[in-house]
Amino acid sequence: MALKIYVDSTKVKYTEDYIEAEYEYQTTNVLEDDTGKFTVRPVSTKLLIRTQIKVPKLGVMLVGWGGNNGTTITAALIANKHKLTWETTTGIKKANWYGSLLQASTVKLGSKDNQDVFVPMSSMLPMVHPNDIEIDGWDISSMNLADAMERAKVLDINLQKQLKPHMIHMKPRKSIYYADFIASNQENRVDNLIHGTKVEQLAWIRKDITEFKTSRNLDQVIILWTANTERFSRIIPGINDTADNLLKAIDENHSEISPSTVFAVAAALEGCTYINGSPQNTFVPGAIELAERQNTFIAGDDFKSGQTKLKSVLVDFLVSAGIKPVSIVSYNHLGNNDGYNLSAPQQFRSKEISKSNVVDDMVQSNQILYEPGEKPDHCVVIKYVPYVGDSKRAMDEYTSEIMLGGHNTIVIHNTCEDSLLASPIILDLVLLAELCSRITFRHIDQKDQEFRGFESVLSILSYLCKAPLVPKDTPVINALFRQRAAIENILRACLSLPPENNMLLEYKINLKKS
Ligand SMILES: NC(=O)c1ccc[n+]([C@@H]2O[C@H](COP(=O)([O-])OP(=O)(O)OC[C@H]3O[C@@H](n4cnc5c(N)ncnc54)[C@H](O)[C@@H]3O)[C@@H](O)[C@H]2O)c1
Ligand SMILES: O=P([O-])([O-])O[C@@H]1[C@@H](O)[C@H](O)[C@@H](O)[C@H](O)[C@@H]1O
Repeated sequence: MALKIYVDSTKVKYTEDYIEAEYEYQTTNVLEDDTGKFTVRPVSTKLLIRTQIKVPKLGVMLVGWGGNNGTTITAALIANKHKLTWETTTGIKKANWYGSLLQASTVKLGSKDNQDVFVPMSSMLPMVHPNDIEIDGWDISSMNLADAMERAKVLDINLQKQLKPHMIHMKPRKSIYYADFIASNQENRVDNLIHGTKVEQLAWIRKDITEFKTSRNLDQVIILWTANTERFSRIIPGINDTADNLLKAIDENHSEISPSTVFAVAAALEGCTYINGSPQNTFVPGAIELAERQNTFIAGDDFKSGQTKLKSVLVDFLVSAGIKPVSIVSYNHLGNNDGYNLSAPQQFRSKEISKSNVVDDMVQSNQILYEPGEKPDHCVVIKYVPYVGDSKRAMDEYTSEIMLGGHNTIVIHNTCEDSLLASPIILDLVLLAELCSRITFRHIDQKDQEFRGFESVLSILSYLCKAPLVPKDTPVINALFRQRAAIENILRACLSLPPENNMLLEYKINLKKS
């Protein structure tokens, strides 16, 4: 694969197979004494970071393939691959990947002639190209993808007409359905089921994965849940608390094991990365332990697409400006099938939990504004209004305290197609997760040490998730630009480039004079 960026440094070595970067990772440890005085110790860890250059032939399997997100990401892959254009009342539109961090955002590489040089984020390291992704999936509804795209009512009709011949032959594989995990209003979609016990269903799904892998000659398969939001599973000692108990509970057909957890188990046993795009606690402790034991990646939860994404910017801005948000009221209504499912209390509760913790890290970061344990009031409401379809309306009111008893109230109204926000996020999740599988690390001076990959729980994907899953004892970061900086700076580290510090000192002091 031709590299788009070459680093001219003794710290970076290019071999036929790898980019090897020497990197000094600098952090600070803090001690606080009884008087509240801080002692800060800089810590430096010298790493060798190895990125495999050859990208795999990648397959993606979506659970919930026939849903709004499933059909829209499939349509977007085809439309971009075939460079489709279509006529609308406002002119000709061209396929694009707007909304994708990797495909449509840039990072600053450096400067040239006193100008910043920006490059696509996707060009930093060798990455799978979206055109090369093979797609497949499961759905409890047997509708082919062309008809399901029409049912979703997301894309312009002139685009749908061109996509139809490509999608009509795509038929979701049979899936598993345990009625009490999703809303009962979903029942009339159900006509495409794998019958039998949980252990038989698990074996069936594993067979689907291997069949997809071998029939398309794939090197790697990533599985992503974009099916309906499930209710939370109860964590029951002896059932889903450890990997062995979870496998045993599946053997015993235990009723508290959700469909999404069965898929996560199948993925781990097949050596596949599994990503959860919905809010439910698919990753019960046993599922996390199993992924760790199998050395596979997991990531989630819940795509961070609209209202929550904005919240994770706005509250960060307010708190870091020294302004104190005291009340956040977030209401949204939508009329797609996701909204219909979320109109049931238990499924709404999963979403409410996922959407509610998103400001915690920002609030906790400022002990001038907030007492220990103090939080803003935070209310999340979702209503189902069929007429608006996929076009989600979100209304937010942020009330903050400003100086000397003043108040600052910001009100936002956002209208946006839900699935057009989520689909580029699906692409980013998959492509970043794949990239992570080719990056390994070791201490520079321990030559006999093996290279190790990222932890099983891929917290680098937090930017794309409302309720980031992180490894044990890891801080959860929700602030969007901290999350983005983590991705950007890790990509830079793989090329032995320092973190982007935005100091621009070269323009602020005149070193030539001194
Ligand atoms: N669109 C967004 O912006 C966004 C953001 C965050 C999270 N999400 C989550 O993504 C998920 C999908 O959203 P959507 O709009 O595509 O919903 P959707 O209802 O249109 O699609 C879900 C699909 O999953 C299928 N399904 C349900 N249970 C299944 C199972 N056990 N196995 C296989 N298929 C199953 C349904 O038949 C349906 O086709 C939802 O959980 C939603 O909350 C969406
Ligand atoms: O990303 P975001 O806009 O905060 O959250 C969205 C919710 O507000 C919406 O009701 C739901 O249907 C979507 O699946 C998504 O979770």
